[in-house]
Amino acid sequence: MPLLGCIADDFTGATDLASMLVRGGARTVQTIGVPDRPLPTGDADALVVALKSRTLPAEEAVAQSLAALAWLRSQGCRQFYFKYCSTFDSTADGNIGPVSDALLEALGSRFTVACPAFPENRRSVFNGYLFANDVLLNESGMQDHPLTPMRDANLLRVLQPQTRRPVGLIDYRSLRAGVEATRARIAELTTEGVGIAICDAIDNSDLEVLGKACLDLPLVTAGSGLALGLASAWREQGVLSSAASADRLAPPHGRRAILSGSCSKATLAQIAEAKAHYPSFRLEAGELMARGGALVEEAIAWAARQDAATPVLIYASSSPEEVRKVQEQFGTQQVGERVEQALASIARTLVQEQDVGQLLVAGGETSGAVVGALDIAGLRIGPSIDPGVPWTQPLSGGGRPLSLALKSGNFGSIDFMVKAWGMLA
Ligand SMILES: Nc1ncnc2c1ncn2[C@@H]1O[C@H](COP(=O)(O)OP(=O)(O)O)[C@@H](O)[C@H]1O
Ligand SMILES: O=C(O)[C@@H](O)C(=O)COP(=O)(O)O
Repeated sequence: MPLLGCIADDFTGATDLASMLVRGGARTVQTIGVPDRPLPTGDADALVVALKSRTLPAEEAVAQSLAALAWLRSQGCRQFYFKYCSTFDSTADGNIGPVSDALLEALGSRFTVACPAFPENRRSVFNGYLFANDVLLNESGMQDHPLTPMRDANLLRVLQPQTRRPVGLIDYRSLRAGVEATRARIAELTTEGVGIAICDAIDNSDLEVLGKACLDLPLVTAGSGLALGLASAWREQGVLSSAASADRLAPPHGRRAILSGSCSKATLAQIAEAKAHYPSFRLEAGELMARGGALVEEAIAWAARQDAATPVLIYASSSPEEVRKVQEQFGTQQVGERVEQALASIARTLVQEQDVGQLLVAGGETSGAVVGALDIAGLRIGPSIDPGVPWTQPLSGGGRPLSLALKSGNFGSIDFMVKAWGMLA
C-alpha cells in the first residue's frame, strides 16, 4: 500500500515532487489527472496525481483536488500531500487556501502545515517571508509572472485571505530546537485554533525536522522540498519498499525538440543560451493571436526542414514588457490559453509525425497543455537533470517510449536545455 498520496496543482510541480520522492528512496508513480482506467502502479510507496488546477477558479480547483483525494484513498494511501509551487503561486482568489481547507475537511483534520521552501533551488522561508533566489519573492521576477504575479513575500498575509482558518507560523527557532520542539509548536498552534501554519525552512536540515514532526498529520501542504524530509523519516523507520532502480528509463530515441511557454527569468536565460546552439523559431504571442493556426503550421513546417540530428527550439517566451503589452491588447487568460494550445498542438505533430522522441517542455501550464495533447496517462520518473526536473517516460503505451522533461519555469541552470540530452544516454 502506498504511504503517501499527492495532489499537485500543476504538471512540472508534480514531476518535481515525484523526482524528490524518488531521490528520497520512495518508488513513485505519477498520473496525469485522476486516472479513469487502471494504471500499473506496482508497489509504489507514493502516488502523485498531476492536476492543472493552479489558476482555475477556486471551486473547480477544489472539485478536482477532492476527486484526486478520493482516487488516492481508493488506492490505500494513508497520508496526503498537496503540492503547490515553491514560489507559492496563487491568484488573488486562491487556490492554496481553498484547496487546503477542502482537503482538511474531507480528511476530518483540523491542522496542516504550509511549506513552499526548496532550499536547493534557493527558495527559503524565514519568519514567514519567502525568498526566491536570495531576494524577497516580490523582487525575484515573480512579481511579473503572466498568470500568478506574486507581489507580497509575507506568506501569512498571502494565505490568510484565501482561507477561513486562522493562519500561524512555525518559525526557524522551533525547527532548530528539533523534532520534539516542532511537535510541541504544532500542538500549541492547534490549541490556539490555528488551522494552517506557514513553516520556515532555510536548508534541508529544517525540512528533515519538519518531515519527522509531520509524519502523523493526515495532510501536509508544501512545495516539493518537504518530500525529502518525509522520505528521510520513512527510511529511518524502514517502511519503504526496495528503492533500487527507482529511476531507470528505456534508452532514448528519435529527434530532439524543446518547446517553451515559460516567461520566467531562468527560462529566458536558458533560451538565450540554447539559441546559441540550436536553430530556433519564435512563436510571437501577438502574431499568434492575429494569425492563429497559420503561425502554428509555419512552426511545424520549419521544424520539418531542420537537420534531424540537432535539437530544435520553438518558444513563445517573452520579456515582462512584451508579455504585459500583448496581455493588455488581448487579455491575460486568452493569450495564455492560445499560446498553450499552440505549443500543445506543435508537440503532438512533432511527436506523431516528425519522429521527435525526446522532448523538453518549459513551463508548468505549458507542460500541462502538452501532456494533455499527447494523451499521456502516467509517467515513470527517471534521472534528474537539475534539482526538481527529471527525465520521464509515459507509463504505458507500446513501442519506444517518448522521453519527456517538464521544466518548471524557474528551475534549471543556464545550460539546462543544452546539457539535458546527455543525462538520458
Ligand atoms: N509571449 C507571451 N505573452 C503572454 N503570455 C505568454 C507568452 N508566452 C507564454 N505565455 C503564457 O504564460 C504562461 C506561462 O506559464 P507556465 O507555462 O506555467 O510557465 P512558468 O513555469 O514559467 O510559470 C502560459 O499560460 C503561457 O501560455
Ligand atoms: O515548486 C516549484 O517551484 C515547481 O515544482 C513548480 O510548481 C513550478 O511551477 P511552474 O513555475 O509553473 O513551472
